[in-house]
Parts: sequence; C-alpha cells; structure tokens
Amino acid sequence: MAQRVAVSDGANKKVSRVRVVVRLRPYMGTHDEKDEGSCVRGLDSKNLEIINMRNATETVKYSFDVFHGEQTTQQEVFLSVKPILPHILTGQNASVFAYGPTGAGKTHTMMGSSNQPGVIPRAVREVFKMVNAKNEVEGWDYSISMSYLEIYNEKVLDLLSPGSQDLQIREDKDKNILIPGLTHTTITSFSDFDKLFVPASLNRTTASTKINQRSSRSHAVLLLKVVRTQHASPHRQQTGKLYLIDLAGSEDNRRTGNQGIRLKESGAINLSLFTLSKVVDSLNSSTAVRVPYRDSKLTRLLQDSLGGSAHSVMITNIAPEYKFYFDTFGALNFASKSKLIVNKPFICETVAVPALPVKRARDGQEAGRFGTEPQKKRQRDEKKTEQDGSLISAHLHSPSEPSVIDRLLALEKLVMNCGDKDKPGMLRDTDDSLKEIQELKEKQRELESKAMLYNRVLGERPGVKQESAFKNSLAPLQRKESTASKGIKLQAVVLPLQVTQLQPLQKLAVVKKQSVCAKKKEKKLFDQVEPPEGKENCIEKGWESQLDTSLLDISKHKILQILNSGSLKELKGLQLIGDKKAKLILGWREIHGQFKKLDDLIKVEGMTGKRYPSFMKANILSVMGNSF
Ligand SMILES: Nc1ncnc2c1ncn2[C@@H]1O[C@H](COP(=O)(O)OP(=O)(O)OP(=O)(O)O)[C@@H](O)[C@H]1O
Repeated sequence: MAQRVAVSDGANKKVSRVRVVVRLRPYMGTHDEKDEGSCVRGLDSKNLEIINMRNATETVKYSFDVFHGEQTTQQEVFLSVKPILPHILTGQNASVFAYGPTGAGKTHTMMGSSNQPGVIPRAVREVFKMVNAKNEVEGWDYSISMSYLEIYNEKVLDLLSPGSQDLQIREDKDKNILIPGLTHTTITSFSDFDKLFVPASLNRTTASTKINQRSSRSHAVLLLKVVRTQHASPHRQQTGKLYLIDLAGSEDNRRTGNQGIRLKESGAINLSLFTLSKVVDSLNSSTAVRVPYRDSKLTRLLQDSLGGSAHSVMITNIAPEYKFYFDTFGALNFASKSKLIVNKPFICETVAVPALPVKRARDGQEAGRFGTEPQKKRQRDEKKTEQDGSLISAHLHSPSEPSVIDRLLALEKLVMNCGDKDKPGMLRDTDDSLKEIQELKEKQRELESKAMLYNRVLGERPGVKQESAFKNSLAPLQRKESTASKGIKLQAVVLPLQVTQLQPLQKLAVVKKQSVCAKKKEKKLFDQVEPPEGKENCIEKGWESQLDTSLLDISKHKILQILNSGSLKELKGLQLIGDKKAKLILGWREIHGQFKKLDDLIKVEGMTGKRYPSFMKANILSVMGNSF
C-alpha cells in the first residue's frame, strides 16, 4: 500500500514555500484606447512597481521570487519552473499554476504556441529527458502517464475523453487527491504526449470576450504521473505527480461585456478563484480552523498542491495597461499572500511484498487506484480524512492579512455606519449639524489613527513596500495624459484611508460649507420640506413633488454631470460627499465608466440606499439654491 514518507533534511523535516513568479505581458495598444501607457513596470529580476492610484507621484513596490518583464522569452519563464521538476522522479508532488486576470497571458505562458511552446510542453520534454538520463544509471524502472482535464462551470471534464460526464474528486486516506474514472494514458516519449495534448487542448472550452478573442472559459489541468519501481528488493515504488494548471482568468463583467452563458461561466470562474483566495488566506492565518478546499472543485483538486504535499510555483500573469489596473493590483496582492504559504512535501512510496513479482506501473494499475476502489471504503476514507468540519468566515482576506482595499473599505463602511447611526437629523438645523460634524470629526480622528497603525503594519509586511516613486534610478513611472478624456481631470483614485492620512482633517467635513446666502436659501427650502421627527421616509418621497419639475430635472442633470466629469474638488463640493466618498466615486468611474442615472450612485461603496435619499435631497436643494 502507498504510504507517505516524510522528506527529511538531516534532523529537520523539509518544508517548501510556494515560489511566486510574476510575468508582465508586453504592452498592447489595443487595450489602451486612451493611450495612457503602462501602469506597471519591472525594476530588476525580482522587483516591480505599480503606480499608486491614490497618489500618482508614488508607486507601490513588490518583491517576488522572480519577476519576468515584457521581453522575457518562454524558455526563461520555463527556467524559473524547472527546479521543481526533479522532485516528481522521487515520489514527490509538484505543481505549476498560472494565475491572473483575463487576457494577461496565462495560456500563452502555460500552453504557448507551436513556435513558442509554453511551460507545459517544455516541462514534459524535460521530465522525459531526466527519466532517460536516470534509466541508464540507476536501478529503477520509470513509467510516465498523463491525464488532462478541465473544470468548466464547476464540472470536472476529461479532455482525453471528450463527452464524458462530470467526474468526482476524491481523497484517499493518505490525503492523495484522486479522480475515479479519469483517463490515464501511459506515454513513452514526448511525441506520444504531443499527439494527445494538442488535439485534447482543442477540446477545452474557449470563447471570444471583449477582452480576449480566445478566452479560456475553464481551468485546464494537465497531470503527469511518474511511477518508479526499484529493480532490487525491497522493490520500493514511488509515485510523483506534476500538475500543470492554466487557470481561467478573473473577470470584471462590466469590461468583458459578458452576457448569458459567458456570464454564467464567468460567475463559476470568479467563484472558484474567490475560493482559491480564501484558501490562501486560511493557509496564511494562524486562527483559521478550516481551509475551505471543498468549496470549489478547483481548490479541492489543488488541495495537495497548496499548503499540501507539493513543491509549487505560481506564475502570476499581469498586464501593463491601465484598463487592467485594479485586476493587476489584486493579482499582485494575491501573489504576495501566496508567497507565504508553506507546503510540506512527502514521498509517496509503496514497498512491494518481496515474494510477489515487481509491480510495474501500467494503465491497469491506474485503474485500480482511480477506478475500482470500493465506494463504501472511499466514503469512509473521505469521512476520516475530512479536515474541515466547521465554518470559517467568508471574508476574502484573513484577519492577519486582510487586503489593503478590504481593510480600507471596511473602515470606510464603519465611518458610514457611524454617520447613519449618529446623525439622523443632520440637515435639520445648522447648529445640530455642526455639533454632529464635530462628533464625526472626532470619530474620524480615531479611525485615522487606527488607519495609520494599519498602514504601518502594511509597511512592515514582507513583499509589499511603499516608497516614493523616485527612489530608483529609472525615470519615474507616470501616467500619460489620456487622449480620450481630455475634459476630465485625471485624479488619483481611492483607497481612502491612506489619503485621509495625507489630507488635513478639515477637508473631510461631511457637510460642505456653503456661502451664507446659499445656506439661507437652502434652509428656507428645508423648512418647507423637512419631515417631522421620525417621518423622514414618507416625506422623502413627497418633497420632490413640491418643487418645480423642470428645475428638478435641471438640478438632477447637473448633479449627474458632476458625478461623471467632476474633479475630486468638484465632487467634494457636493453635499454629503467628503474626501473619501469623492475618491470612491472616482474609483467607481475608473472601473465602470459613466453613471447612467443618479440611482447608480447606490452602487458606489459606502453610498447605501438608506443614505441616497438624503444625498439627493441635500444636493438638489443645494444646486437649486445656488442657481437662484
Ligand atoms: N508574453 C507574451 N508575448 C506575446 N504575446 C502575449 C504574451 N502574453 C500574452 N500574449 C498574447 O495576449 C493575448 C492574451 O493572452 P492569453 O490568451 O494567454 O491570456 P489569458 O490570461 O490566458 O486570458 P484568459 O484568462 O481570457 O484565457 C494572446 O493573444 C496572447 O498571444
């Protein structure tokens, strides 16, 4: 029976950190309608920097095991993967997976093309090369087999047997992940592999989206299994597995233009990548009681590659164009977290009973392992090896390492909630409002000191450094002026906390000061429409009807104009829009484009439906007041 033998290094058990490689795709003009240039660039073979949207004069720097710039060849990328391959010849597992936004170059990296083969064909060729070299000198027989599957809409489909049904993912009592019924074909040369791989890749589900003409709609997994058997007694047998995975890209469907089936596919892709992110968070968290591997087929399959038994390399593919800024930023943060995962590799070894003939790896044996295990036993094993009984928070990031954006937005929400709770009659009376503003400022100060602490902690995180953009010898990375949006002043976008640190507190006032004259007029209008205590909701509907409809329309149009093309300062000129919210609006605009109607504002983080009526009332009255 196969058993786990710990990989030892003298007295110490060996652990293996996930190696993180980042590859930047060459700049493509077709993805840069505004001709803004690149938002990210390499500094050296390990470091890169991305522009800081909060402050365009700064960049955020990241450090990884390897950084591959735009000119990197396929062979150079392969060389950063090659060191983990020898492990599979000694009964250990290894995995390489390409992660990143749609269109960033994952398939190019993993599959490549006939004249620029990617990591998968190069790795398989290398494995054959190593096996052939070893066959001649060592007393072991080697056998290599391959399987190829895709996870499409949370279904596991056999690419070597198209038309097959959704396959189940199982775990044996040694925590090996198995897929009963999956085709395992013995291959004896690279050309055997090539003959199967190329047509099977065409079985993979791809489709054209706005971002990528040939976008992978599934996660593709090539599994190469190397079984080696000792000639002499005790006829040890070791099985090493190599997973080569081309993940589907994370997608923002407002940009991909996905609808119908594409949207459904995208939902499944994003969900599994979200689960992958949760798994990484749990592995990094000292407090998580359960690693949610079972929440998606992808993570279930990767269970013995992530935080498990494998030597892993994660290739994070990123794109340089501003259009991908938030995807790139997210991918880099994910890559940074993944760097901290430690795997515990072991050797999967069987010792044959001496009286029996030497067991040779063959297809039949695979079938025994993957296809004929009695179901009851399998269920028992599953139950026994179930590691994750309890629920864990569905947060994307662990308490010990939440993402910058999440932390900032959570704090932003906190500010909003304080606001909602503490100032029900904010517009009722100027004195009351001032008092409430004062209270809010106090709260803001408190939050800012917490934020400062957060940012200090962030500064200390390995791999993520924030420094001035000008500390390197390269010319500063700066955004080119957009040729498409000349009318719109370019603003550094969002991530409110850090910005509030830099801004004087006065600028964060929730209610913007107005001219005395305008304020008087507004107060007059408020006096007419203000509801009695506790009846705000019913009056919120009625107050508009008391105003001239054409004036009302003009005011709404003006507000919409400000939302769509206003600078940070102009946005902050709106009622109930402080510095943070103005930046959130700019950020939303950056990602989603124009607000089609005022109601869209509810979609902006922190602008809840509950606050929206107050915002509308205050601004319409203010705009009207200003135009009197
Ligand atoms: N390093 C590179 N050099 C040249 N072209 C590249 C490179 N990386 C990607 N490309 C090109 O960019 C386009 C998108 O790449 P690719 O299909 O590999 O992206 P992807 O990340 O796999 O996208 P998806 O997640 O949508 O499948 C392709 O036309 C590809 O040939």
